[in-house]
Amino acid sequence: MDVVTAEEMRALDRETIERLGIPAIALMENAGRAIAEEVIALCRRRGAGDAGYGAGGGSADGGTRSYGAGAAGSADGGTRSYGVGAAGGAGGGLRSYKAGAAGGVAGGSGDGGTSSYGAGVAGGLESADAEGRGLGAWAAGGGPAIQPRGFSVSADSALTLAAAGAEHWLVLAGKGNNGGDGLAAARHLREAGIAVTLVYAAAPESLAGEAALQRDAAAAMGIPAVVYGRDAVDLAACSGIIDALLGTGSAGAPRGAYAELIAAANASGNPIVSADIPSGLDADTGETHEPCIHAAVTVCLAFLKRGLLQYPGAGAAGHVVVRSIGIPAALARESGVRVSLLTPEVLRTRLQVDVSRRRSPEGHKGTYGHVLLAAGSLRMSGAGLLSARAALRAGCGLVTWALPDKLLPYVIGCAPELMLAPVAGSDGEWHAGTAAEVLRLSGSRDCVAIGPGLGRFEGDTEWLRRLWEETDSPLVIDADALNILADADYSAWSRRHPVILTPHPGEMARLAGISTAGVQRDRIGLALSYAAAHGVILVLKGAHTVIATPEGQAYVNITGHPGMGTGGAGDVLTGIISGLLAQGLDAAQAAAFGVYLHGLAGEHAARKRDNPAALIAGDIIEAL
Ligand SMILES: NC(=O)C1=CN([C@@H]2O[C@H](COP(=O)(O)OP(=O)(O)OC[C@H]3O[C@@H](n4cnc5c(N)ncnc54)[C@H](O)[C@@H]3O)[C@@H](O)[C@H]2O)[C@@H](O)CC1
Ligand SMILES: [K+]
Repeated sequence: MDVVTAEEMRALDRETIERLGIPAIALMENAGRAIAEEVIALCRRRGAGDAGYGAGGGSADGGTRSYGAGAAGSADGGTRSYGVGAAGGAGGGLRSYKAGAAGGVAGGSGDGGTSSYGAGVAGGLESADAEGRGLGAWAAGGGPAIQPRGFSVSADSALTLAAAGAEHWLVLAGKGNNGGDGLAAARHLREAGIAVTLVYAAAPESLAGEAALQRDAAAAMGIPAVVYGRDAVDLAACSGIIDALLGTGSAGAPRGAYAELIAAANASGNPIVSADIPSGLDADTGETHEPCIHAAVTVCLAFLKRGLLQYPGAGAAGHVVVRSIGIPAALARESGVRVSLLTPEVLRTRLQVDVSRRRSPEGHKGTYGHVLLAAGSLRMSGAGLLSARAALRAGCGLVTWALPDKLLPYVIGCAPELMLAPVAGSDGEWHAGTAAEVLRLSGSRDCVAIGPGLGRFEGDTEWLRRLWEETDSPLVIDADALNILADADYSAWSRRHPVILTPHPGEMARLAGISTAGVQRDRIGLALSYAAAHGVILVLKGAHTVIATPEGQAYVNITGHPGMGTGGAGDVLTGIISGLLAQGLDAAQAAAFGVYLHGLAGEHAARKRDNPAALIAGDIIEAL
């Protein structure tokens, strides 16, 4: 799934409208309908007692966020999945949708399940009346068929709600196209029998273009409207709010009426469904301005916006559902969009990774590669051990762990599968003279990983430079080795094989010479620019780890669990990536797949604990 900036989105809009000739109003109409469908889905979930999407945003599981699934329906209510929703049946666990069933039925039974839809398939026509009473009972009960053979009228199950009468939604409309999307949604909700009131942030006369057309259509349908600042508005007096104030055209912190409406919407306690992005969010960086909508659901239009994947924006967006609105998906790649969500499909198709990790029946330990790890010191021997064990669990054939010789007695037997290569350290620490030994050991290895628990030592810059320039296989650099790098000017160091850097935000800050807050401000942007400028694969760790390549591709990972914030989890990742490199994956493949697997293992490990706070790094290895 492609991830775009606001500017890329505008270019894709233009391309669709001007080159493909798809009218802008058609896109807006699709957007409005998609938003209305997601509002109705939320009402159904609420009716079914699913507390996961209540007011205040976010899912109920303490931080594992969810992104709506596609029509293929992998998501259901709370497990993570981003996806593109095809019209009429997308996302977010819409178990109740059976879009387009032949001869199908509509007419919300209100039970939120599929059971109500099967009955009428044998030629039953249902058209729900305003109270949501369908005629399905007739057909189900063997009553008279009410349509001639060979003729069927399909009502629209996605836009019906049995309990519509209990709902009253306010649509907060800005004066741009985002407002237009909200106005279109209002009409569809009205059609579904849901009471809607429009709340204009600016004088309705100031709307232009397609948004003005939507304004007129809503007025012609008699949808009540008030203007903020002119009329009394109580945002608490409703059952839900559509936030269509600001989208990708917003700039800076919300001003005036926009800011006041955002603050009032958040304070209302009502669930908020945001059109495209939460108003107040920077669509590119994920920064949240003051104020910013805290959405329960964000219906992202056409392509994921970078800001929805980057915290704190990702937190403000709640459950994100990506809905297609008529812009061809392939246009993103054709137009040079280079950031993708790291899904199994992206791993398979864009990165050509065999995600099944199949083993050859004829394979032996030599088939699966040999990692050399230079890591660990007396006070931090565990870091090396975790990396080494993780590399083995990632499936490589052999791991040699080079470590200061004084450590040997303490780690012997900790992991009998490992080969230990003591190098002449000084009192359990590394020293500059060990470079030659590590280089000798690296000779016939398939990859070299350096850093976990390494510590700093006199001459470490020259030590790292030698390994950087002279090792003859891909290199993974983590932890203290990153700090060595941060203190060096390595732009002139030569290198024939790929290098993967795996910094956490603090290490990244040192590498880039900026603050940690500066790193977090736009992780995707920074990862892309750093990787390109330094010719490395950059794995910027943290919630939604970003993997960027020197060629300008980036992947954003969404596997993982808040419980993984524990010492040693990064060492495990280094081991996994190294283990995959040794098996022959190229650097981008190993980095991306390694991050994905690491997160997945963390999720499995967290599930095994009564409380995920108890998760420790070793659990991640065991869950691989
Ligand atoms: N053809 C298109 O371009 C499509 C656009 N779509 C929607 O249109 C949105 C983008 O629309 P626009 O480019 O019109 O922009 P927006 O609707 O996001 O906002 C622009 C308006 O907000 C005002 N504004 C900007 N920053 C502000 C701030 N900080 N405080 C107060 N007011 C501010 C501007 O003066 C302008 O009137 C998308 O997010 C999406 O929802 C969709 O309808 C699909 C098609
Ligand atoms: K919005």
